[in-house]
Amino acid sequence: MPDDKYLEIQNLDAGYGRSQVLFGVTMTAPWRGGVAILGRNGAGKTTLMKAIIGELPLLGGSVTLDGRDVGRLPTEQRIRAGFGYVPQEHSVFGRLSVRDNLAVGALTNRDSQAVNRVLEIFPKLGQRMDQIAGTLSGGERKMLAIGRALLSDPRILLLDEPTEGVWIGVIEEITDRLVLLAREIAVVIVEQHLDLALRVASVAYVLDRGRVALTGPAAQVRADPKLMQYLAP
Ligand SMILES: Nc1ncnc2c1ncn2[C@@H]1O[C@H](COP(=O)(O)OP(=O)(O)OP(=O)(O)O)[C@@H](O)[C@H]1O
Repeated sequence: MPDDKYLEIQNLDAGYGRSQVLFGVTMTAPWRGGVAILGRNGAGKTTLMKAIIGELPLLGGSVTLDGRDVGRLPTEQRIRAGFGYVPQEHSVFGRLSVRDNLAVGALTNRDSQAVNRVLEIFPKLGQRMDQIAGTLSGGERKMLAIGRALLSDPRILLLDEPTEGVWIGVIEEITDRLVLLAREIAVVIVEQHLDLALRVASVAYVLDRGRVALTGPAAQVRADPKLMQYLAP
């Protein structure tokens, strides 16, 4: 497996029942570094995340991680194979404290320092350990969601709009952490904020009506005159 194809998705078709949303999506993610998935609302970004992680069955094509075909495995087994996933919504237990959210996330991790490492990445969580997660700010909740996903020691982290509903000052903080994470592992990020996505990512894919309309190095995609046409509502 070449390092630049740690994750390899080929000709992926997916959708909901009879309504097909993704058509022949082909993309790769390297062993480390950021990959941005861009596109206007409804382009299919969340659907792609769900198909990669196994929340939606593939209608066609393949998902290969580290040379292993994982496209038909249940989600838990994909997590064990190396994926971490931060969905757009409902990614923390709202009635549990921060401490208990992290403890649940750490159940499968034998390393007793795993939670401490998350607290080093997001020190704010350390100051909120006894707070009920449902009462955290949007940004703190996202930090907790990312922290929980990191507790399974993923080699590749899928993030679906990690800054949605987050105050602008905290967006910077979360982005800084994602930039650092992308030096260690693969980070695939769905993001509406173009600048932020392209700060984390060195490669970008732009979806348009369920197909890859544009792809290439992030700087090249950003400079492409067609980009705005695919992002405009
Ligand atoms: N549970 C569902 N059942 C049927 N169709 C769905 C379902 N979820 C999404 N869709 C449809 O799939 C298409 C792609 O939606 P998706 O959520 O993947 O887009 P997106 O690019 O993530 O958009 P957004 O930025 O709004 O989250 C849309 O037409 C949407 O209506």
